[in-house]
Amino acid sequence: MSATVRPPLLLGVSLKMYFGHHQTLNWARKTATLADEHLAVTSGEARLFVLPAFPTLVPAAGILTPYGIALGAQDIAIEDRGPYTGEVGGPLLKEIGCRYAEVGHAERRRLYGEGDTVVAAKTAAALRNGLTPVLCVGELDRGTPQEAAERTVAEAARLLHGLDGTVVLAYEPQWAIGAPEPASAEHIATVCTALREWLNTRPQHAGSQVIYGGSAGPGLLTRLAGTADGLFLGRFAHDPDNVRAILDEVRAPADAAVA
Ligand SMILES: O=C(CO)COP(=O)(O)O
Repeated sequence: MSATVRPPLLLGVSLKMYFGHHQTLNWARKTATLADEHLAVTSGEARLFVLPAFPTLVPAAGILTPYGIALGAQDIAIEDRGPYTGEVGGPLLKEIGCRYAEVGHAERRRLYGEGDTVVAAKTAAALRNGLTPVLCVGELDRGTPQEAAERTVAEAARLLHGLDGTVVLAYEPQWAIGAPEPASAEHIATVCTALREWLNTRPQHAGSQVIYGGSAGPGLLTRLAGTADGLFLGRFAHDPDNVRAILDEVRAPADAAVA
C-alpha cells in the first residue's frame, strides 16, 4: 500500500527593493544555511524560492541553488530581446538560472501602470521561455471572502486565457500587502480553495500551485491548515529567524499551533 504523497509546500520570498547588494548576499547565505540544516527542506516537505533584485541574481544563484533554493526575477520583459532599454528578457533570465518570473504584482500595477494586457503578455513571455510565472492575483479592496474568490478566479481566468503551462498563482489581496496583519485564515482559505478548484478544471495548468502573500509571517501556515500550497513572503522573511519559524511549522504544524 502506498502512502499519500503530499506535494512540497512552496515558500517564496520577494526581496522587492529593500536590500543592498551585500545585504542581499548575506541574507542569501543565512537562508542557504537554514535550507541546508532544516528538516522541512532536506526532507522535501518544503521548497524555497527567492526573488532578489536583478543585479544580485547571478551571485545569489551561486549561493542559493547548491542548497536547492530556486531563483527567480521580480519582473520580465514582454519581448525576448531587442531595443527595450532597461528591460530584462526571459532568455537572459533562463540563461542565468532563473526558474521563476514574477508578474502582475500589485506594486507594478499601482506604481507603474501595468494592466491586464501587460500582465498577460509577461505571463506568456515567462511560459515561452520555460520560466514558471509567479502570477499575482487579488482584489483591490477588502470585501467578503466570497466576493474576493469570485473576483480573483475571474482575474486568473482572464490573465491565463489562451495560455498553457504550469504556474504559481500568488493570491495577494492588495489591501493586505504591506499591512500589519495578513488577511484572515478564513478569507485566504475561501479564495485559495476557489482558485484550486478552478485550476482543477484546467488540465493545461497541471502541476500549478496556489500560494498566499500579503503580510504573511510565522503562524499563518498553521492557521491555513493546508488550504494554500504555500506562502509568498515579503518583509517578514527579512529576519531568517522568521523563515526558520515558518519551516518549523511545515515540520510540526500541530506543535507550532500550540506554541
Ligand atoms: O507583496 C508581497 C510579496 O510579494 C508581500 O509583501 P509583505 O509581506 O511585505 O506585505
